[in-house]
Amino acid sequence: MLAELTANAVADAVARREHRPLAEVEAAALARPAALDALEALRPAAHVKVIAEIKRSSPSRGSLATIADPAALARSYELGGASAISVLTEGRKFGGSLADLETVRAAVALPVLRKDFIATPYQVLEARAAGADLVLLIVAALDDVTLRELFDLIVSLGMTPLVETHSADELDRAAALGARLIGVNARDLSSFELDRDLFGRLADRFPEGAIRVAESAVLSPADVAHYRASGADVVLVGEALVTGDPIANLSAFLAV
Ligand SMILES: O=C(O)c1ccccc1NCC(=O)[C@H](O)[C@H](O)COP(=O)(O)O
Repeated sequence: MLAELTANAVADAVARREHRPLAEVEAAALARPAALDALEALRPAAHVKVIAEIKRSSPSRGSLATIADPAALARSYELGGASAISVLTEGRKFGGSLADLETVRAAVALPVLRKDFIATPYQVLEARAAGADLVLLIVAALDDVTLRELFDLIVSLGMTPLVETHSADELDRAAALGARLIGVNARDLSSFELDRDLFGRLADRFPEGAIRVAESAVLSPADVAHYRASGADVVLVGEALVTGDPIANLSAFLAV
């Protein structure tokens, strides 16, 4: 599934490139105001921080929420105390788009993450051109050479890579990159199985000074407390926020 999602995302980017050549996207990326400092926004604190996600649907859960006005949802997230906003820009399975990202960028003052299946420099340039401050890199989807190339490009454009892992080996590959923002996704992106204890089993393996992000499977304050007790600085939450009251849920999560 992960390989298919990535291949489709790359194919869609190749199709966009037909209409918007790389040089044009690069010029738009370089013309953007500087990216916001996501490492500062997500710096470990006395309380857990939340990256709140704009997510309409997913392969594992199907349709979750219509989200006709992503800007309004993003403003609710900002009001509710989120530290950053994740925008799923994949269109086929998640119902997202780069237009969503641009809309959210214009609506809030928080760092914005492009959450997609990124495997080419063109997609990274698109992210910056749309106003992203962070870009997701999924270690399981990339070989080491591509991972290094994309990581360095993201950093050179002033953005922050969020490097996502799902095993000890992937965490070591993230550490070898020099990643300072590392996620452990509880969701196996091939089988969709959820393992909330994976973060705790890997917590000791994070490199010194890295910000630790627990991704997926937060449905209640108890889930946030579980991740926090296991060492998470940040939780990334989608489903619970798009299907419930975002402000009330955020405030309950931040009170943990
Ligand atoms: O959510 C899925 O079904 C999914 C399937 C395959 C690849 C990625 C997928 N989701 C991306 C994410 O990692 C989550 O959207 C994110 O961590 C939030 O998860 P949740 O709070 O459980 O919605």
